Amino acid sequence: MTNVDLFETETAILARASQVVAGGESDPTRYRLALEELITSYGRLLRESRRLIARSDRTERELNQLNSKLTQLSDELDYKAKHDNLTGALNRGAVFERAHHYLTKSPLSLIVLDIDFFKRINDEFGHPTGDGVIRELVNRLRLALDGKGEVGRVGGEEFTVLLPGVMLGDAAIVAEKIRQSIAQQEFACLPTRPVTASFGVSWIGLNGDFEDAYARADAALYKAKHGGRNRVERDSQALVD
Ligand SMILES: Nc1nc2c(ncn2[C@@H]2O[C@H](COP(=O)(O)OP(=O)(O)OP(=O)(O)O)[C@@H](O)[C@H]2O)c(=O)[nH]1
Repeated sequence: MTNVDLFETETAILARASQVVAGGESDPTRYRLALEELITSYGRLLRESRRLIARSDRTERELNQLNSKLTQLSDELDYKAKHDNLTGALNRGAVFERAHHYLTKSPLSLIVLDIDFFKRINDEFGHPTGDGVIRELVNRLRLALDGKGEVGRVGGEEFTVLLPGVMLGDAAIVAEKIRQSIAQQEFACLPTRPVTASFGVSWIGLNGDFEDAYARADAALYKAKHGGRNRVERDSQALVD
C-alpha cells in the first residue's frame, strides 16, 4: 500500500504561506494571496471535518443499533435453547442445568407430574386440544406456585417443578395444591371432561445427585399412576421429611 498524504494540498499551501512570512516579503499582494489561500483551505478543512464527524456519528448510531439487535437476537436464541416453545416452561436440558446450579447452594425438592390418560384426550379431542390442555396446565402450575419454584416440561406430557430450599413434606403440600388446581376446575379448552395429573415428589440434599433424585421422583410418580392416578406420592427412600 502506498503512503498517500491526505493533506498534500493543505501542506503545500501552508508551506507557501510560511515561505512568504519567513522571506520577509515586502509586496503586500503576496501576503494577501497567501492568506486567501490559507482561508480557502481552512474553510474546506472545516467543511470536510464536519461532514466526516456527521458520518462517523451516523455510523456509530448504526453500529449501536446493530449491537442491540445482536444482543436481542442472542437473548432470544438463549431463551429458545432453554425453553419449551409450546408453554414457555424450561426444557429438559435447562431443568437439569438449573437443578445442578441450585444444588451447589441449597437442598432441593423435585416434583414430577404427568397428565393422566393424555393419549385418550388426544385421541378423542384431537392434538390441538391436547396442546391446549398442556398450555393451560402449565398456567395452573404457575398460578399455584405463585412465583415460587421453576416449572419445566421434560417430556410430552411430563412436567417438573424445582423447589430450591424446600423440604420434602412442604413440597408434597405444594404438589397436592397443584393437583387440586388441575382436578377441581374445568379446562377452558376441554370443558366437557375432567383433566387430572399424577405426582411424584423427592428431595435432594446440598450437592446431591439430581439424576438419582429424578429417578426417585419418577418411581413415586409410577406408584401414583398405579395407585389409581390423580394423586401425590412421595419418594419412599427419603430420609428427610
Ligand atoms: N397434544 C400433544 N400430545 C402430546 C405431546 N407430546 C406427547 N403427546 C402425547 O402424549 C401421549 C402420552 O401417552 P402415554 O405415555 O400413553 O400416557 P397417558 O395416555 O397419559 O397415560 P398415563 O400416563 O398412563 O396416565 C401420547 O399420545 C403422545 O402422542 C404434545 O406436545 N402435544
